[in-house]
Amino acid sequence: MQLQTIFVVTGGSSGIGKCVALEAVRRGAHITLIARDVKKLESAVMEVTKCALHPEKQKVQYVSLDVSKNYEDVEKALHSAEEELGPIFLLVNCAGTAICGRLEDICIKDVKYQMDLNFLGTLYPTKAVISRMKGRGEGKIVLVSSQAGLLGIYGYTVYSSSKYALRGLAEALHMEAKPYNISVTLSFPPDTDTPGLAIEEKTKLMETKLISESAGLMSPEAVAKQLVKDALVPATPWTIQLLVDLSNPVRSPAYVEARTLSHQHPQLPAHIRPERVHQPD
Ligand SMILES: NC(=O)C1=CN([C@@H]2O[C@H](COP(=O)(O)OP(=O)(O)OC[C@H]3O[C@@H](n4cnc5c(N)ncnc54)[C@H](OP(=O)(O)O)[C@@H]3O)[C@@H](O)[C@H]2O)C=CC1
Ligand SMILES: CCCCCCCCCCCCCCCC(=O)[C@@H](N)CO
Repeated sequence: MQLQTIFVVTGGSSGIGKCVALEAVRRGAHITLIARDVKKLESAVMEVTKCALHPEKQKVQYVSLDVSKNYEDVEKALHSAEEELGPIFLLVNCAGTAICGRLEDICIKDVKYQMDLNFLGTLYPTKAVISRMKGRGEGKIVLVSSQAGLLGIYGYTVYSSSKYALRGLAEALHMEAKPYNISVTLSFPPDTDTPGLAIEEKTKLMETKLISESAGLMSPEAVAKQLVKDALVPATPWTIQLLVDLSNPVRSPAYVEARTLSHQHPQLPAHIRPERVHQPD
């Protein structure tokens, strides 16, 4: 990656998102972190700045924003971030949450909260950057699903649904974006040791725990490293980044499915070449 590449990371103040930001500044990128809580954002900016490859040249900034509420606000924030730092090269959508429960037990407020955050909270920032990326003929978008987005898991009834939705979004968007030299990467981590997981553990059903444990636990650093690497050098035809704890002997069905799917996913017919809005400078 070249110095001065510009990243935006939603959910960048904690867990996987913060580790993605750390990984990116170590490679020389400028970063905008997006989340809601200003205190957490300020402390993440300090931590991330310290790891910069060229601290005097790299910019690390934050925007306090709820990515799930209002599309116009999200678009405005991302466009202002571009005016501050320059054109966004890579958008990583990490903001998300898991609220556990069987369908009959989960309240509708929690259903809507998860769908809004995990699905719309990824779609909104992605929609806000896509047309400018197409115009420049360059860009990368990462969506963070979960292994529960490859396999419906007991007690993750709503969470799994929200993460499956991201897969539909990624596959369709990939076809729209590829002719414009924009890659779409979809990440499927197993349980990852983050503040979000610690909160989720408090309400997680025993059945969910038993199934999840079979896929192992990863560090957010390892997930972020793989995520950034795969986003920058995408495999063909579109990258499925399936993270499995290799020290765990279980070879999950999810692993097999992901490999098959990556070979089956159709590509846009070669003769279709939508024209670029304008050529990059
Ligand atoms: N940890 C795990 O086991 C796994 C996690 N994932 C997925 O990875 C992603 C990151 O998870 P993880 O690192 O554990 O999460 P954390 O809970 O540790 O961090 C979540 C981040 O998202 C931000 N965020 C939450 N709600 C909003 C919102 N409405 N608008 C903007 N930002 C928001 C939080 O900041 P703030 O609250 O201040 O807004 C925080 O920065 C999620 O999508 C999760 O589903 C996938 C597989 C496994
Ligand atoms: C024949 C039966 C074999 C069973 C193997 C099953 C392996 C799949 C396990 C899926 C694990 C899901 C983890 C989701 C993590 C997550 O997204 C949350 N922690 C988010 O916070």
